[in-house]
Amino acid sequence: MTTHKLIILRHGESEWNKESKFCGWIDIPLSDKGKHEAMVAANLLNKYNLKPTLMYTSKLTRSIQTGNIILEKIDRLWCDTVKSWRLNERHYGSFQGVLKNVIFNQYGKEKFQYYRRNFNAVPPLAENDHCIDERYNNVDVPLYQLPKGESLKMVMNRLIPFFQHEIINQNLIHQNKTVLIVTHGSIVRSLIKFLGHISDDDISKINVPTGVPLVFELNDKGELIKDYYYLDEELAKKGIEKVSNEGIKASQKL
Ligand SMILES: O=C(O)[C@@H](CO)OP(=O)(O)O
Repeated sequence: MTTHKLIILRHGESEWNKESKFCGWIDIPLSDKGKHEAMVAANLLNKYNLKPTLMYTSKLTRSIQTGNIILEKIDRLWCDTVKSWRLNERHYGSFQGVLKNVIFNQYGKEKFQYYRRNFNAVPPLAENDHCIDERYNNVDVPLYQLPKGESLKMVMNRLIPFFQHEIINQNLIHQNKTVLIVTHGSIVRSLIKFLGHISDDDISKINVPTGVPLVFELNDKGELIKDYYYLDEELAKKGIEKVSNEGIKASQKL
């Protein structure tokens, strides 16, 4: 039986990760540190001889930039690429653009964590659709069906059928492509939950660092044959801690 390696990556640090603002579907570019993280990720792919032949990104600049930096650095700019809104970050509704510590202070620690990490928590919906622009004109759903605020459960509903059918079955397994997915924190958490059969409660404890590649080894049925792993566990550990503390430390200093 063949082992299919799927490489998944959260984009490098964005300008709003740096400022600790909720970002969601707002199109914010990488910070300088984020660009550097993408280079480090590329070096890790080289080190472990991982050679993507197909890259997926979201429709958002921070994921596309990260992917392009990686492909250039590993001399594979020729790689086929697909951009899909289904790989966009969770839509954070009216929290988008607001500092995390402002929401923390408004709702308190428990509710803040609930909104960030509970599987079913839907943030207050966005009142306008200012992050929807022409990039979404020809997507596979009418514009009015695009989200205005999502729980992780809603993210999985728009993501998993596409992931399973197109990425796993068609490309990774039937065409035996080496797939790199460059996407966002909530998408990586959704894929960890789906592939690892993680419960709704347990997924709330999982955070994903920026810019550290994860590898999932799957069999011909698309099942995990061992636990997923980060290509640099130490780096991942530091990044995970940073993400889990976002909004909290700054608020406690206020
Ligand atoms: O702002 C966001 O869109 C996400 C990811 O950066 O934040 P969080 O980790 O709080 O879900």
